Amino acid sequence: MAKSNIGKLFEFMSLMGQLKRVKRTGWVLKHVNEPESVSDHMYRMATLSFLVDPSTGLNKEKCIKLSLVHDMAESIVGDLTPADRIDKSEKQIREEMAMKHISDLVSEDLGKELYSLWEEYEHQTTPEAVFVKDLDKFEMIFQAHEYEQLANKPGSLQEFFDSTKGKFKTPQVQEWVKELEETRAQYHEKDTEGT
Ligand SMILES: Nc1nc2c(ncn2[C@H]2C[C@H](O)[C@@H](COP(=O)(O)O)O2)c(=O)[nH]1
Ligand SMILES: [Mn+2]
Repeated sequence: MAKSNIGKLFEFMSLMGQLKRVKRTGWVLKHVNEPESVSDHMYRMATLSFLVDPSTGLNKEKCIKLSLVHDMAESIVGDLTPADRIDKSEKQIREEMAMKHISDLVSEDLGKELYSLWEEYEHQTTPEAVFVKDLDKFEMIFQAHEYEQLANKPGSLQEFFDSTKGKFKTPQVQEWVKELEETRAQYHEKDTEGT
């Protein structure tokens, strides 16, 4: 018997709940205390989207939607990291299948919207997608800085800064990165003075 609509909607709602339980693997691998979830990460990206500079002409609402959809497939696939050594095409196939499943759980129109938002981000086909990919990396290094402070281990998450160095494409986020690196350096200096 075909799944009832309410059964499919509840499966969608449960998968969105799963995002609250999928821990971000990058932090788990570094033994961070109480690592954030995928939904924590996407939530902050969505709030950072409100800060988009209006002079860029970027569609803020689109950036918020892209932030909230870009890792939605991880509710099924999990959070794969560069360390997992799964090639990009395999990761893309797994996430594509997951997004097709998720899109099928909701109305045709909403399913098309969710899937096309995911494709837009995945293939970087709009300036909003490029900006949100910058937010993806920036949110990660900002979180790394916060974890270093919380654990009082300055520099312990340097690899997240190294792996994203030079990869930011939008001037607004490039400026944020520069300010964050200066703030982090001051924090290091204070720490070494205190030792
Ligand atoms: N240990 C590391 N993990 C990293 C690095 N760069 C990304 N990551 C992690 C962070 C997430 O858990 C995952 C991918 O995140 P997405 O938001 O792109 O799905 O990979 C790194 O340099 N070191
Ligand atoms: Mn992400």
